[in-house]
Amino acid sequence: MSNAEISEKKTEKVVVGLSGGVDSSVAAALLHRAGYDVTGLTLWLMRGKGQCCSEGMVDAARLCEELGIHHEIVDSRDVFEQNIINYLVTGYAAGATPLPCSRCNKAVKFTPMMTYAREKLGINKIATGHYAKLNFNPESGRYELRRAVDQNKDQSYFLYEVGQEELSCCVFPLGNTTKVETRKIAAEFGLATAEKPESMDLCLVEANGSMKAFLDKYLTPVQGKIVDTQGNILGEHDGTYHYTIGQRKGLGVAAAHPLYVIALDPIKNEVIVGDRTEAHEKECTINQVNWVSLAPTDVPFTAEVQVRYRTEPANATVIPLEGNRARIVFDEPQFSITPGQAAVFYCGDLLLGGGLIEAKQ
Ligand SMILES: Nc1ncnc2c1ncn2[C@@H]1O[C@H](COP(=O)(O)OP(=O)(O)OP(=O)(O)O)[C@@H](O)[C@H]1O
Repeated sequence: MSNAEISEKKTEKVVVGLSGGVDSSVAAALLHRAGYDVTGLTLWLMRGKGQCCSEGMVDAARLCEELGIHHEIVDSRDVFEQNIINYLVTGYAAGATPLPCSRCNKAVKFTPMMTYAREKLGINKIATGHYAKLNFNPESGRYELRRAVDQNKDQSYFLYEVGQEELSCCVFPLGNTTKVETRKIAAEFGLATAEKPESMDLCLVEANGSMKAFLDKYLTPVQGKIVDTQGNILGEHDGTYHYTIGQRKGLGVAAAHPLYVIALDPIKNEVIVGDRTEAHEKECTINQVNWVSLAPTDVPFTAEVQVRYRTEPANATVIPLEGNRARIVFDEPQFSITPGQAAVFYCGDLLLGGGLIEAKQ
């Protein structure tokens, strides 16, 4: 959303999701300066210390004081536990590497924020500091998501699960702003969050020290074998859920050439490793497909498909299947296609839709 667009919407009420970080602070400050009637809303997500815990709430409250706007805190710890903690723990235990952020956006942030804003505050607009662009396409009748101008900060991948109803209420004031500009704007506004360091990791990792430490609170690691595709035993692992597809470091296996995790078998309690070529797949299936800019279709189409947040999208054919599933056939084999991660389809910067990668049958 451009600043010109923001200023057209003066006097409208908007609820801004505030994490206590610089991005949502600037989103709120820009909307406030443009004349919006802004309410800050912080979801209390986790017990403990960190950005999504008490620290974030205090920083968000301070921002609201600085801007002179109303602030609400909603205790969402149970929602987070049910939708994210349980989801991660069961997914890792089953040999997947679940992606928490897109699920959190849908189930913990956007839908609950929209409902709270409407039902408790009588407000129909919500804004966040996500780096993504949003527009309505009158021809297709759909709300379209696009990659942010700042390609390095682009968070559209994590928004593919958000529904059309939620998107119809959303404003993303930072879609056309680079992170460098955001920090500059924060400094111009004199916000205390201007110098706040970038969170480098998942909130759960930040709060627990590491993903391993988080998972070890819920799962009991059972030692097992690291094997190659022929079943040769190469070493020992300390619990399949400590590993992910494509992982090379930390295997503790000496070999003539680099070895990568190519599969996890929690039933046999095995980590299967292979060389880099074996860590490539040409096809995968996905489920829980959510259509964003593209209306639901059963007709195959070509797209650029991104299989991890930080991987380059690759050309592929998406073949929709019954039951909200799809098969993706890549033009070239792709490295580390990982069950539990999202495959998100783009056409240029337009996010068409996406789904969750299933385990190989
Ligand atoms: N606990 C929360 N309560 C309300 N909104 C939140 C919360 N956490 C995140 N958000 C919203 O989601 C956006 C994206 O959050 P995320 O943590 O992915 O990114 P970020 O770049 O670290 O953002 P920020 O700098 O605002 O913390 C935030 O800018 C904010 O608007």
